[in-house]
Amino acid sequence: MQAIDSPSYCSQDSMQDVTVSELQSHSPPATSHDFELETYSFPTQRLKPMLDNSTKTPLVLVACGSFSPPTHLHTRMFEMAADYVKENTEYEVIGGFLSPVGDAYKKAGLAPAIHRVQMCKLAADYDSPHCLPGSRTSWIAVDPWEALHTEYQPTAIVLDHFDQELNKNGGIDNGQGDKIKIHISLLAGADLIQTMSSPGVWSTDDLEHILGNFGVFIIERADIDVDEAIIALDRWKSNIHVVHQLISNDISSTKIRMQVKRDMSVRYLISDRVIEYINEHGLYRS
Ligand SMILES: Nc1ncnc2c1ncn2[C@@H]1O[C@H](COP(=O)(O)OP(=O)(O)OP(=O)(O)O)[C@@H](O)[C@H]1O
Ligand SMILES: O=C(O)c1ccc[n+]([C@@H]2O[C@H](COP(=O)([O-])O)[C@@H](O)[C@H]2O)c1
Repeated sequence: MQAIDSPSYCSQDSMQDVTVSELQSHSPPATSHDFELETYSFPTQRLKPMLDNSTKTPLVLVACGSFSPPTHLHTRMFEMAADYVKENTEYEVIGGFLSPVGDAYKKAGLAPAIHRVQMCKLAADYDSPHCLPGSRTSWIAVDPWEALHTEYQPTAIVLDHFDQELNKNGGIDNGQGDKIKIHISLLAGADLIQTMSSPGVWSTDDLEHILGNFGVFIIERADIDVDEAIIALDRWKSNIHVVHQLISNDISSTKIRMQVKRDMSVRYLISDRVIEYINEHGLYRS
């Protein structure tokens, strides 16, 4: 770990607030003051402060999931979506958030939320030595709000939370001194959109809210026919953007957990810092 002599490693305007204690030890304090809703504040530090192009609509991408552990594809999803947005839409991406699901989401094999939030921060380069003032080397932020709740937060509620936080002061400067409302969209893999057509998984009202008001950027995923997966969602098709993986990556957190359990290498599949964290905390071994 490199020497740190200021209270906040990347405290400059474009950076996330990472405390020295967080960096010196990756261990999340179990009864942490840092992991309580009472001390929560919405992480705005990695958002663009102003639109580059005042004719565009500002867009924030929100990826909901377990991230147990976060893989390179989870961070790469944002880059793929941003390329798609630039080429195919009238939006301008001004930020992206990973929102790890809370512990009430009882999926087998998941690490506790406090660890998943820490691993997402490491995956998003919160302690990167390249985190220079004013640079935007990583624009992906981690919002622990969803993970901090003991009750399950449906995705529609999570997206409402982002909408509220991002637009409570009118949105973003459009570059001409006026505030403009930020549009929020869900960012997800094709397996998630497939579940939206499976009866009983999502409430009809929530689907209407998510697909009708926010929309979704879907990353193509191996073995899933996206076109088929969205047939039943046809009435929202103008809000469903399919992003093809031009360089495909079939990684999944399940595969990573299995490799770790077998004591096999996961290097170059997930961030080295996440690997260190997994080893330090003995995650996914049993
Ligand atoms: N290889 C991939 N291709 C496309 N989308 C992906 C890929 N890996 C993850 N995603 C997407 O990332 C989001 C969050 O992922 P999640 O935490 O569920 O990862 P996962 O690898 O699918 O996890 P698990 O193996 O535990 O089910 C989901 O929308 C998921 O579809
Ligand atoms: O809100 C819902 O009804 C809903 C239904 C199914 C899945 N989700 C969300 O989708 C994500 C699925 O993550 P995962 O790891 O199970 O693929 C997770 O963030 C869930 O909260 C949400």
